[in-house]
Amino acid sequence: MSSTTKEWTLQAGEELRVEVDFGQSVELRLVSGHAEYFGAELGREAVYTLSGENGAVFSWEGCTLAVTGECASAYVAGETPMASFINLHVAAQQRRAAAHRAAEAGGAAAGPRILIVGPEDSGKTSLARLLLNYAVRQGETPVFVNLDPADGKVTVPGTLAAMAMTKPVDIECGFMGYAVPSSSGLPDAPLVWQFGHEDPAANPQLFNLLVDGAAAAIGRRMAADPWAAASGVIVDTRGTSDLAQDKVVMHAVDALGIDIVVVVGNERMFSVLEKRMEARSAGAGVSVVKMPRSGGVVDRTALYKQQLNAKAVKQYFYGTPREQVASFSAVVNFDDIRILRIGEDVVAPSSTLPLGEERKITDTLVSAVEPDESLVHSLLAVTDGPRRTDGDSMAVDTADPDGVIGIQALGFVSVSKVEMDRRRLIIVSPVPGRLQKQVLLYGNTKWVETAT
Ligand SMILES: Nc1ncnc2c1ncn2[C@@H]1O[C@H](COP(=O)(O)OP(=O)(O)OP(=O)(O)O)[C@@H](O)[C@H]1O
Repeated sequence: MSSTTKEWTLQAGEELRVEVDFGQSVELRLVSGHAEYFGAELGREAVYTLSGENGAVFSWEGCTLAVTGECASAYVAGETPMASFINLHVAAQQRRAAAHRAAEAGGAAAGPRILIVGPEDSGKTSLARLLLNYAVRQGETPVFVNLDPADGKVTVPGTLAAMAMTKPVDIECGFMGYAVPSSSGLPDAPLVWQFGHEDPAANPQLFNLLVDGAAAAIGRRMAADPWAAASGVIVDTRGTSDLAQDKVVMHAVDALGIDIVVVVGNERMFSVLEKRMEARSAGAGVSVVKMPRSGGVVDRTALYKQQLNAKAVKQYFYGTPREQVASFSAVVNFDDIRILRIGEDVVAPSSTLPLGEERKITDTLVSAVEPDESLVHSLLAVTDGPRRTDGDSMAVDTADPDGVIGIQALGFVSVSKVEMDRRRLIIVSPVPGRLQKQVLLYGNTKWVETAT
């Protein structure tokens, strides 16, 4: 089937907004001029393939683009919030320059630590991506922290991640470009924690503990690398509509030493947050700034987000069409592994508890999961947690004797089959080799592998 190619000319300060459905793919090529995709520069004549994606190619100076294939929508917009975004970047860059100078003079290198909040689909991730790309293009190595477990931005949904950015975010596969599982051990491989839910409100106590773990890991990296410390941190969060009730954002601000909170696209949320910051003595030094929501940001349906997550998990296991990853099927005996769950399976969100009632310790209770059919399609985090010695009982008591809370996920496996009669699991793993006496962390997120 022949695909049509259309050329688009962008004037300085314009962007081409494209929506490409799942199952469709569109090729994007920069013919002349300069252009960027969420801050990552397009190479001249390089071909970028987009599928199941909404985004914008922006040009500061004007350019010509060739688009081949079927877009669900494509249009040029002249009104963008890029001037506000670049001002924020310039302010952050000035802070970085000062921090580098301080580090050279033997002082502490404290770069900007920015946390981005806002309603769902307000453009938080896009802004984080843009700021990170601009920083990287100027030679910085900021740390990106993903505190939005709703999507599989970095590995799979249900996780939190921290990664040192040493190259721009990949135009075709986003942050996932850093997460090739077999590259674990490389300096820019992300640190990932299994949270196991898509909403922090499902277990805020555990979420906050994981944020503490991420903060400690970042602190270690920054202590060892003053350049990274001066480059700072950019944190993306889960979309929220009610910051006044939120139990995790303020914790993250404190734990990660945030000094700039950016509220995207919501005046009310901005004013609530400003008041909350003013009310805390520890809030001294935290500035709250607001950024407009871009007119290009797309409101995505729940179904669309499900498809996006399915695409992300598939990419985790099999890579992208450009960079394929081999995944392996393996047999694992029940007795050779230990699957642990942190927190109760079904936990009502705090907001549904009677007024004044606090969540209970069960939120951080560690229990063994006895494999059964319900494990099919589960995404289990492989950890290097303590291995089971022969004769161990599967029973685990409640006080986290194995120290699995806050343990990093080395990678993920997907359960494709449970054979109860043979007491074994069939799993798909992006890393070859046997799982031997290893602790796996259970998560509520499921992935059904499909042919497409
Ligand atoms: N200027 C733009 N033009 C076209 N699409 C855009 C633009 N900015 C963002 N988008 C798209 O809009 C969608 C929502 O943006 P984004 O993911 O940044 O929002 P978010 O607030 O992080 O969402 P969530 O709350 O779900 O995490 C994404 O598909 C993104 O690629």
